[in-house]
Amino acid sequence: MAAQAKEFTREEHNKEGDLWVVIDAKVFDLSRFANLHPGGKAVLLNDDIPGQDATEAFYGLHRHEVLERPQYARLQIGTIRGEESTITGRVAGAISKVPYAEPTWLADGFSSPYYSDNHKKFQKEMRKFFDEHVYADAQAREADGKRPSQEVFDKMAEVNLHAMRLGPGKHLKGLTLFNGLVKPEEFDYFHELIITQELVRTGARGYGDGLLGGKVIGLPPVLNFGSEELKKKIVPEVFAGKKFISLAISEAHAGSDVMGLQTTAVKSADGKEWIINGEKKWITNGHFADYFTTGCKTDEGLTVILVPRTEGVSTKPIKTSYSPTAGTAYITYDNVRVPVENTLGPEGGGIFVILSNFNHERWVMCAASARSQRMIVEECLKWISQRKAFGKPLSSQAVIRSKIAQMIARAESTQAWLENITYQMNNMSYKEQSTKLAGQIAFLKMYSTRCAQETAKDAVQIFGGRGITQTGMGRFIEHYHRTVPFDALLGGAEDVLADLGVRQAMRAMPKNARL
Ligand code: HEM
Repeated sequence: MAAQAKEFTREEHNKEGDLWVVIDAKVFDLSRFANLHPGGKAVLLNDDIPGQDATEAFYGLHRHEVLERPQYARLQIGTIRGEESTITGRVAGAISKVPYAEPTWLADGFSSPYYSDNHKKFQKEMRKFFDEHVYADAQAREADGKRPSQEVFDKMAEVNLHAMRLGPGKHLKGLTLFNGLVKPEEFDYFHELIITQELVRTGARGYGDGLLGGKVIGLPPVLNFGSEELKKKIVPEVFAGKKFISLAISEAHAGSDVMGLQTTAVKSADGKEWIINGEKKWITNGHFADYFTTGCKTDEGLTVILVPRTEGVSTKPIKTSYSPTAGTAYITYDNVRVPVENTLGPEGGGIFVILSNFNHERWVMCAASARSQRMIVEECLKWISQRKAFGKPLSSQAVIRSKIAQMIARAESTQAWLENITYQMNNMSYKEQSTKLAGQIAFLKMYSTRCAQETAKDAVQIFGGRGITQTGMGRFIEHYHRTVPFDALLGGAEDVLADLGVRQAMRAMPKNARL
């Protein structure tokens, strides 16, 4: 680092073997690196690069993070006397100044009726937490496909984030939330929205699910329908990040059609155990889960049973569009014996157990989609300002601006609708939510993922070849475009949700309404 403190005036070092460049007032000696440069040696020897200010050329072809990688940061030998570096990459905890990169409530000079001072403090801490403790692991695990690191689960457990991710409710009682930043009784759906949206900023879709997405959907049936003994055993170890749980409903023959499930559970002769046989498919976190909240066909109808990883349970990974870090699995139950006390809710009442969490689950997905669309807006706005084509920044092309306009409108409208629904959730009982908001949430989910897919398509057009390249400038765009169709499937396919919303509306039509 001592060398970096060295100051230079602009000097001539402009040939092979003696090649310096200036990038944002930093001086880099590329003499030996030129032969190893992933973009080739020739580009570094072009007329306007050696011994000169290559800032514009560099940022037209690289993300800032390249200069932060230790192997490249080492190439810096000093700075230019009297000049300051001004360009920053991702600054931990910071609010982006790029227009529309933050929801309005976080943007300078805007206000919102929905967020209190406590929400604002909470957001600041969450951003810092995810940037400092999660972002690097998210990027690394998404790349190597391993499960999120145990240190991250532990860190989240320390501040009770695993519990908070399930939203407001009795399960928070007695817990210290983020070192006392918010009292359990004050924790509301906007706090939860903030957690989901800050998590999404880690920009790794598979990892986002790997970070206990299975718990967000698999634990509520235990909390709401499990016996006290079962809860006492399971809930603390899941909140501590030591045990993992997943929701095992979908099968090769039945997804949205939950009544068509074929996994069976029959009682043992003494009536003390369930004997379970069947297969489940696409189960998030299933590959590393310790518990499976399992939908089964029983004599009484659909029944939900908590199955521990025990004899007869086997899991194998399914390769999906995103990385194996989510632990997406195929599960086989082969004469698995489980105590009947593990039944969640009434026998034959499984549809209610499953449906009761659907609204919340879909709302979480909408929150994630709104934020990820916004990330893509930010990536595109940066790209069109720093990238030149035909001698001008991309932003000078009307066709590009037109795509950006649509993207911004979609991200803003999704967030605005989301915040309205979140406000209603804060002011309705859970039961009221299920009657009044099921349609609203279904529509928002359908709308968010349609917007998201349009935005992904537009972003690829704007980034060109880089939008389909897993490394370099378009890496987030490639990732988004590859993984976004998944958002449109989970929690119910778009057309199913659209239809659900209209059917709910028809049910609420006043009998005497006429044109
Ligand atoms: C400190 C200086 C530099 C470092 C550490 C560096 C490093 C890299 C790296 C790691 C890549 C692979 C792509 C990526 O991960 O983004 C790359 C690609 C490239 N670099 Fe550099 N580079 C430097 C300077 C330059 C300069 C001054 C130019 C001049 C035009 C240049 C031109 C290119 C080109 C054309 C590519 C291929 C980009 C693509 O295909 O998208 N590099 N560079």
